Amino acid sequence: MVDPESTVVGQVHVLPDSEKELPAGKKPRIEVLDVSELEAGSSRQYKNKEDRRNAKKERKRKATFPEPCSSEDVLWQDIISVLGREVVDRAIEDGVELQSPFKYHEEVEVEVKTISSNGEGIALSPEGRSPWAIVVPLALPGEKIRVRAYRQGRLHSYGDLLEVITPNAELRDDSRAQCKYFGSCAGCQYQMLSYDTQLDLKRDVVVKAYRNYSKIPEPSMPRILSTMPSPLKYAYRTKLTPHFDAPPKSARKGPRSTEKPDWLHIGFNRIGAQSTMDIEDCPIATPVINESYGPMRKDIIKDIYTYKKGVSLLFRDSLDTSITLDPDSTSDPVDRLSEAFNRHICVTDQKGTVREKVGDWVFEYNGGSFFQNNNSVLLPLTDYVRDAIFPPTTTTTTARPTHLVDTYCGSGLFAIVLSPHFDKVAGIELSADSIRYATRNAKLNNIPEEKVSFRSGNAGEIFATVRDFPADDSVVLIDPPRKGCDEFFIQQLLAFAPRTIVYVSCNVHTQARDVGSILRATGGNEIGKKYVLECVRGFDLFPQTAHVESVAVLRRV
Ligand SMILES: C[S@@+](CC[C@H](N)C(=O)[O-])C[C@H]1O[C@@H](n2cnc3c(N)ncnc32)[C@H](O)[C@@H]1O
Repeated sequence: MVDPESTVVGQVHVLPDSEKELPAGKKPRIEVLDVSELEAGSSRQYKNKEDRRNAKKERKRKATFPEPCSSEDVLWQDIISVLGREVVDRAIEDGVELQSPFKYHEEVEVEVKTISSNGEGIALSPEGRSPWAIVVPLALPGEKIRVRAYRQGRLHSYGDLLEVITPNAELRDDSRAQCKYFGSCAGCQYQMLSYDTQLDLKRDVVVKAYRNYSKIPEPSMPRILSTMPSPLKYAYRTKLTPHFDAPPKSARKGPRSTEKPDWLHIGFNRIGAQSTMDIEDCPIATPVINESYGPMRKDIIKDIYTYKKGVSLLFRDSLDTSITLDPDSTSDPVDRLSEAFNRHICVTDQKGTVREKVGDWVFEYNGGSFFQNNNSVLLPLTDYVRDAIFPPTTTTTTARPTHLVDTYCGSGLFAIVLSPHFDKVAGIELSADSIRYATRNAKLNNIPEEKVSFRSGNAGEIFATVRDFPADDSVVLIDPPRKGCDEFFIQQLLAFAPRTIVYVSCNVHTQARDVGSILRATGGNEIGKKYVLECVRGFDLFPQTAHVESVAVLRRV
């Protein structure tokens, strides 16, 4: 059972703060106004303090643009593109960019123009109203819909989808959805679409990300390749983190029943709301997770009044760990574990060991640490990275890179799977726990100690420790958290100047920004002189959702 006294946290909560923050340091495209200057220079008379406070708030709201590359900024770029840059600039110049043409909760019929990179439909205000976008989850391009406008931002409101008046019959088939909560739960955006359409949409996200954030001129951009599918479209998620709130004070005082109280919801966020909705099972999660989740829900309901804080649960699909592995044994771990491979268990403890198999490689890691959440796609992903590093033109032994630097290496996924192709591999990772497991994983998989080394630390520090790696024969793999790489890392990378850089990312927007920086910095003023961006390809790690992973390959020229 869950320890009621402690807040058991899942991935979202255990990420280091650095992972949650979005990158700072880049100026928004539209200049931010200095609020203090505005205030000092203002000659406006206010009726009272309240009036002054409101005016100040309004100015602040106007002056604050979203953090570059944040999901709000990604949406803002989509809104600019739907409304048109001129319309947006004019509205800002006229100071009307926060004046919605819709009243709160007004119902209106609109046509959806496009789908945002975050997976929502974007509709335009009807004729006769000032230009304005309405962001509507689950709505598809070309559809005529009835929405109820609510929260508003700069030149856009959010809308609840009340009715699809004219569906996009080519794209939408609601009977495809395999989850009864699809449409209410915020977890999935795309269950009504064919899988091919999902992959196409994800490719568009990659295209837009490079257009909006890389600043790479069109001629230097390679064609963005089609998105690599996930072998499993449902039942793929090896990690789930449903949550629930602690009993409110009023409920603690009143009579208690053994039934689930009305205020208790164990599950995921509701679309467009901060509230949690009850979800009893999740069809994108693996079977063993769903089998474990049901009984856990019952235990929580039984013991709910013992909880003092809200809890984020953890469920991780693991191969049987009751058969332990001796890392010093030299026999093949796959042979030693053949029985364990037949049985999956669910690990719910942050500190528990989770075991996964990727091809013929065995990985163990801490329940609370990072590991990719879709095992079915990991072999295609690592194979793709291998083939990108060793394209057919580098088949002669002299031309093949011999050294790999795996930065942000987690528990060693890329370093270990790619190790047979290199003479030496070095990995770095911030989490000491993950590094302990990476070192153990290298041993479990019988990789000689002198070949692979892991250290814990800030990614940029690795370059000082691999001075003996010949840059001309080295590959640097980058797989940072969502915020991407910091300037220190990029400077160290450029000083090291490896022959090949493979950048894997769960946030294609920060990837595009960083790849653009790498190309510009190395070419002086002439973009793309020293590295070329050879290819970019999306990978679908999260079918039925709008998320896309992206792999970019850069080669020194
Ligand atoms: C997207 S995960 C990739 C992990 C690994 N490559 C894998 O595929 O399993 C990013 C990793 O970067 C680590 N990390 C975050 N900030 C870091 C930093 N400044 N330096 C090194 N590692 C960092 C996180 O702990 C996390 O394990």
